[in-house]
Amino acid sequence: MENGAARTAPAVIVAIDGPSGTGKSSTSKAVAAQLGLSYLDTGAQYRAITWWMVTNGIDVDDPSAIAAAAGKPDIVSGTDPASPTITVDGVDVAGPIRTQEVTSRVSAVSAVPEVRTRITELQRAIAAGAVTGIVVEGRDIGTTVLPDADLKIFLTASPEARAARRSGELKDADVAATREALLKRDAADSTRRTSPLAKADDAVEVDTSDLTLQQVIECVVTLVEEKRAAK
Ligand SMILES: Nc1ncnc2c1ncn2[C@@H]1O[C@H](COP(=O)(O)OP(=O)(O)O)[C@@H](O)[C@H]1O
Ligand SMILES: Nc1ccn([C@H]2C[C@H](O)[C@@H](COP(=O)(O)OP(=O)(O)O)O2)c(=O)n1
Repeated sequence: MENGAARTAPAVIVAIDGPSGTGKSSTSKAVAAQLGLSYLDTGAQYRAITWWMVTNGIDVDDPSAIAAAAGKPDIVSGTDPASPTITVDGVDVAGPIRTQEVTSRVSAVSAVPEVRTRITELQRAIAAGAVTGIVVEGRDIGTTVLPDADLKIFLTASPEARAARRSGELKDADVAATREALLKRDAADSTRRTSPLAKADDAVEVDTSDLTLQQVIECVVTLVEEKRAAK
């Protein structure tokens, strides 16, 4: 160390993948906040481009129409874990991207290769600009977006646990219907040709079915700290 300057921790890149309801967003936000890292919700980006397609009357069952429009919307993500934001062409879409209308169409839109190329470029640019490091959560972060991440986590949980968590968020939601919708989206996301939902070979798998959110956060914080210490 020169001139007694304080040693700054090297930037650390953390990839957290897994299916819906396994705890990716809650865990990633808390870990990033605790460790002073940025946070990126890549599902919100795919939801945002889906919202734009629906709002602009693009037929989401027509991959060529989606591909032709994929470059049009300007999607901007705010990466402060205390208050993540998402805008499309300057409009705050944090609420509209969570509607059932968007949720039911996001797998079709995000399967289109032109959409993935566009969003993957955005994700890599955001990660490269994160000064202290970043926690990026999604489906293909460890396998495709950031294959050189310092730490890769793959969260899993039983369909029952995931459906119960999701129904708890949606007022009056039917657990059985929520479970079926989750499994349908998992199947679509896992079987698409371009960068499907998958565990990277070098990812640490954590089954969260019987863990509290706090236990999952502690587990991931410990793993990140170990990686940071070894850098
Ligand atoms: N280990 C856990 N135990 C119980 N509930 C959890 C756990 N992890 C997350 N949750 C809750 O489950 C819901 C879905 O979590 P979320 O982080 O949004 O999952 P994902 O991003 O993987 O879809 C949230 O309401 C969250 O508070
Ligand atoms: N890296 C990613 C992240 C999300 N997606 C797609 C597939 C997912 O079903 C949707 C929505 O993701 P999101 O993480 O918001 O979904 P949940 O919050 O888990 O319900 O986006 C993707 O294809 N690749």
